[in-house]
Amino acid sequence: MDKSWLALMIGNSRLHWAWFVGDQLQSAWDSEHLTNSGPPSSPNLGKILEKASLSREKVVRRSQGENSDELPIVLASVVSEQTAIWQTYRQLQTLMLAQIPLQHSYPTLGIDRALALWGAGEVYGWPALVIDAGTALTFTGGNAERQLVGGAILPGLSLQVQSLAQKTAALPAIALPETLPKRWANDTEDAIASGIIYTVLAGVVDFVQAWWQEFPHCAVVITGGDRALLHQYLQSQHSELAAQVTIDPNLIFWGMRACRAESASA
Ligand SMILES: Nc1ncnc2c1ncn2[C@@H]1O[C@H](COP(=O)(O)OP(=O)(O)O)[C@@H](O)[C@H]1O
Ligand SMILES: CC(C)(COP(=O)(O)O)[C@@H](O)C(=O)NCCC(=O)O
Ligand SMILES: [K+]
Repeated sequence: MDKSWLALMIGNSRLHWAWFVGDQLQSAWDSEHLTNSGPPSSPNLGKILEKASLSREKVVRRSQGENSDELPIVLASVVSEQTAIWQTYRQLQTLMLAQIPLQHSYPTLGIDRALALWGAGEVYGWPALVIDAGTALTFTGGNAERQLVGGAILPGLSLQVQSLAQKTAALPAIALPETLPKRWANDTEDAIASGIIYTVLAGVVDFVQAWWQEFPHCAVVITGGDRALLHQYLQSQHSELAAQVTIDPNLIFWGMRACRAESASA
């Protein structure tokens, strides 16, 4: 009987969770960063599952033979303060960049980027390009030899909104529109939306086209919290390109599943 395990990716905005039974993803959800006030204690599994509307009983029952109180958690993180909170959890397996079989990576590459690329390559085939529309917006590409080609990092959509609001006197923190706004805006909110969205779109299109020049017909996958928004904008302006781009919220989890299997069989 396959065992249950939890995948936890700690991003800069929040925690990303998945419950697996063996290789099968059962459900995925997000939760807030934890605050470590008070005495250190082991994070409470019941509370974790409650956030996902899962009962511990259901999760444990789903994989019979599980007698442990604590499910294994496979953790990867790009936020070291948050990682520290989990060190008291008994059944923790922390993935490090060196354990990801991606070749030609550099020591400070974000493990979320390495895992998402690995997941994309394993599921959709190599070469692969990942666009992660998270706190930061990142491009991460790998070739047919499963080597990192490279990538790029810029502030994500919300971070661009927030940084304008924080560093200027007159600009408000807008909510990004769900549909593509008009380019030539006539008020402040629309002007911020236009500026951020059209320049990000131009950048995304340019990176994707440059990638396809080197790796024609290769898989391009969008993930991250703003994936649907970004894809929606892309569809409105570049429908042909958008049709060739896959949306997958679980790339990092596919990467964790693959790396967990490799490290277990090694
Ligand atoms: N419920 C939500 N909470 C936080 N961010 C959200 C939520 N829904 C959508 N987002 C968007 O997702 C972005 C963060 O992406 P995500 O991939 O979750 O971040 P990270 O992996 O960096 O923690 C935010 O900047 C925001 O625009
Ligand atoms: C670029 C990132 C901040 C993205 O993090 P995220 O938006 O997913 O929270 C993260 O992958 C990171 O800290 N990277 C280290 C630098 C690098 O990848 O080169
Ligand atoms: K991200």
